[in-house]
Amino acid sequence: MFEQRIEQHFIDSADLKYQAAQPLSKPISAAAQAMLDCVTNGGKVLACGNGGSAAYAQHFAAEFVGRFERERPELGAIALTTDTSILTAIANDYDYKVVFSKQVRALGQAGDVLLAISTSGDSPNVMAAIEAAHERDMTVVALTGKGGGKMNALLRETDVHICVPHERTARIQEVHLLTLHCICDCVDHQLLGEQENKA
Ligand SMILES: O=C(CO)[C@@H](O)[C@H](O)[C@H](O)[C@H](O)COP(=O)(O)O
Ligand SMILES: [Zn+2]
Repeated sequence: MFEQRIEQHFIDSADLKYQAAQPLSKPISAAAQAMLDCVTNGGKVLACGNGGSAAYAQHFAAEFVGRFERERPELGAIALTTDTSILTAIANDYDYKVVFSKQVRALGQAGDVLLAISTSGDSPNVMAAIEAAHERDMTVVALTGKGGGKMNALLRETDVHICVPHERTARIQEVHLLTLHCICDCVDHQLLGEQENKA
């Protein structure tokens, strides 16, 4: 019944991944290097986003703090999307726009990295988090799509912008997840060396 629609989703997702592999490999590599520099100097990654991107912030933090594919020392990462008391208090007492930026000001230190995830590049609370990260002398790794939206104007030369060349939210998110797994793999590879071939 739905088979044709479903097959089209698979084809469209695979097509975008083929097209984006070459242009995104450079910024993804730069993001991995920025995070390596951060964690090897005792820093941490603060991650934020809304909806599906909030889930990705948590997914990424789990792979840094826990593990990705191989055993390695724990790496510092905190998703700013998980503490409902903090989120509800800030949204209730101030504005939803500042739910992440206040946490960045509270927890962020020079040398830390902000992982800012927004498919549109326009979410006000993620934009405010980027401004707060700059105040704290943090590097920003931004994952966006749709041309990068308003975040283009906020990001600095020293930041890393990974902008998925597509307009559809679901497709962009699919590449964002692949991107996060690439970053984890590059970090593990740098820390642990070549993976042993398993028979
Ligand atoms: O996962 C999805 C849609 O696929 C949604 O939950 C989506 O993440 C939400 O609508 C977000 O609020 C969109 O925000 P953004 O990606 O534009 O920053
Ligand atoms: Zn989704």
